[in-house]
Amino acid sequence: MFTKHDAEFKPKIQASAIALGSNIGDSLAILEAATAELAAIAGIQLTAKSSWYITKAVGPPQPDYINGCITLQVQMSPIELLETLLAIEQKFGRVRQERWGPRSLDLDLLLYDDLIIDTPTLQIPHPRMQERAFVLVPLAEIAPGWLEPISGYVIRELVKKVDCSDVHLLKGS
Ligand SMILES: Nc1ncnc2c1ncn2[C@@H]1O[C@H](COP(=O)(O)OP(=O)(O)OP(=O)(O)O)[C@@H](O)[C@H]1O
Ligand SMILES: Nc1nc2c(c(=O)[nH]1)N=C(CO)CN2
Repeated sequence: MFTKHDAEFKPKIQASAIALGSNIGDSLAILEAATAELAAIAGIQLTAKSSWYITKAVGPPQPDYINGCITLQVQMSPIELLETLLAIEQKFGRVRQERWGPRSLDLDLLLYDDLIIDTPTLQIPHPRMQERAFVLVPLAEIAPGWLEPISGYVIRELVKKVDCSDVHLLKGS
């Protein structure tokens, strides 16, 4: 019998938040297509989509990113959701070169209801989301009241703690 805190736990419907990023290729088209692809998967419902933002790369020097966040209702386990995200990254030509290096598509599983999971292959909440303005700004746009279970702060509070000067709304997105 799985408990709620097992990565294989299959819930009825759980809320999840995903961060999207791209800085290689036609990033806007890739991000829109990846969002549509996710929304079309059985067991996944898109519940909100942020604007797109142009963001200065954090980490090794590389092109600016386009970032955004979406929220989903999912009927799959955290592990299945991660595998789904990794499969879509591959489909959009994600070649795993250097960590934090440039990529055509990055899909990060930020939150899964109030779950806290820490295994070698899956950490939820995403371990670096609290320090990332390129995640917190779009997430605050669509889920300001979501409680991040490790810090105990909601997203609208977390975004006030980081420097957002390198995150700019992509007009018309
Ligand atoms: N919450 C999560 N969301 C996405 N990937 C995760 C998560 N937890 C663990 N992983 C694992 O992290 C591995 C490395 O991911 P990736 O290479 O995309 O890191 P990155 O995006 O460059 O850096 P970061 O993890 O800081 O965003 C993935 O293969 C995946 O198995
Ligand atoms: N601005 C920005 N910087 C990054 C990003 C990203 O999505 N946006 N992703 C990274 C690896 O996950 C590393 N650095």
